[in-house]
Amino acid sequence: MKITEVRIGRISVPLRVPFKTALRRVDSVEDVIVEIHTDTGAVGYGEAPPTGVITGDTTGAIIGALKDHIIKTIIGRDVDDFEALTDSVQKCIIHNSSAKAAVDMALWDLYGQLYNIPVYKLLGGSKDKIVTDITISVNSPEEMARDAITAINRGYDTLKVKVGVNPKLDVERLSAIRNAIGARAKLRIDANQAWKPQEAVRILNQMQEQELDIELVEQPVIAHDIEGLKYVTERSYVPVLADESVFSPLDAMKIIQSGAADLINIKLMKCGGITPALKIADAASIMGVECMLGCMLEAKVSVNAAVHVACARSIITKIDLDGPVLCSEDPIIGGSIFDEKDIAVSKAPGLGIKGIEKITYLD
Ligand SMILES: C[C@H](N)C(=O)N[C@@H](CCC(=O)O)C(=O)O
Ligand SMILES: [Mg+2]
Repeated sequence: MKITEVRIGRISVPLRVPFKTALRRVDSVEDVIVEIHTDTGAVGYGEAPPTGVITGDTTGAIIGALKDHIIKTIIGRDVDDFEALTDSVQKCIIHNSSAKAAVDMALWDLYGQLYNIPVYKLLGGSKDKIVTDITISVNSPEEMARDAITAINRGYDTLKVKVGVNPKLDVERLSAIRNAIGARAKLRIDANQAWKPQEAVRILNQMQEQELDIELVEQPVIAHDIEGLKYVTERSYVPVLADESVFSPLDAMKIIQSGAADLINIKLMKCGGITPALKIADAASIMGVECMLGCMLEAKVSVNAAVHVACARSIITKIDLDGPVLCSEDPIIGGSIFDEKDIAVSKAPGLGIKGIEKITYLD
């Protein structure tokens, strides 16, 4: 199976409601799509979101990395030369993890099609269903409590609550949500780097004193402050999950070895795709550190790829793959089935994506 052509396209999918975090507000998913065509007629699909505030990847940068570096590296090559092929995607340019992720997942899609097996099975997975949380955007405590009730009524049993905009309100936010929903859902929180280390410990311990029953806190402090992250981890009763502090497998190993966090959030867009995501999961597994499989504001092509990884590694015990259910429509044909919190992995060969409606090709 030889790679003959790589096409780049764009999709635009409005969100059901604005997505708001301490870092940004998003109203629609505006992602780059990659299609890798082969001489057998098989097509592999990938997707990359421009999450500039986290990955540094803009739409222009993703397209530039694809055109100027990655596509040149893979064109004409045999998909069966898989390890060398995926390795050269990672090595042909530094950073640019979202563009690499789109191409890496499209190659896994093709490799699964070549051997007529779904990717999660190719990876040794036996689980075929997972359950995701859903994000509650940061707003006033009253609005967040209303959004939490709406999420419960949609069937979610774990809510990922965004905090960190005017941190003085954060304990009140969680208190309003817990009062509104009682014990009907687990609450995990994500500060998206907004707190100072001491402030984080104070807020988390107040939440503990008020018995708000917080499952975990995601990225309490700024990404580069590993000492600050460790300070919070050592002093907080709430387990700390490193998100923006961990991009690569090496980052994950350093965080785990230094004890700077209790848990790791793996995202294909931070690490560069399925290949490095597996390395993080396996390193974490050796050290007995549980992982979350998360996503950015992504549609179903790339979140579907993450579902295959989550079904293949049991060290991934927490799922934050709510991109598709935050969208108001689904232009992707095939792939895993997203029925609110319940996700059933695609059993078609490869990743199972069959096509994309409303795609605008750049060529
Ligand atoms: C969408 C997911 N639930 C999520 O919150 N992901 C990120 C932020 C993604 C973004 O800004 O696109 C996270 O910080 O965990
Ligand atoms: Mg996060």
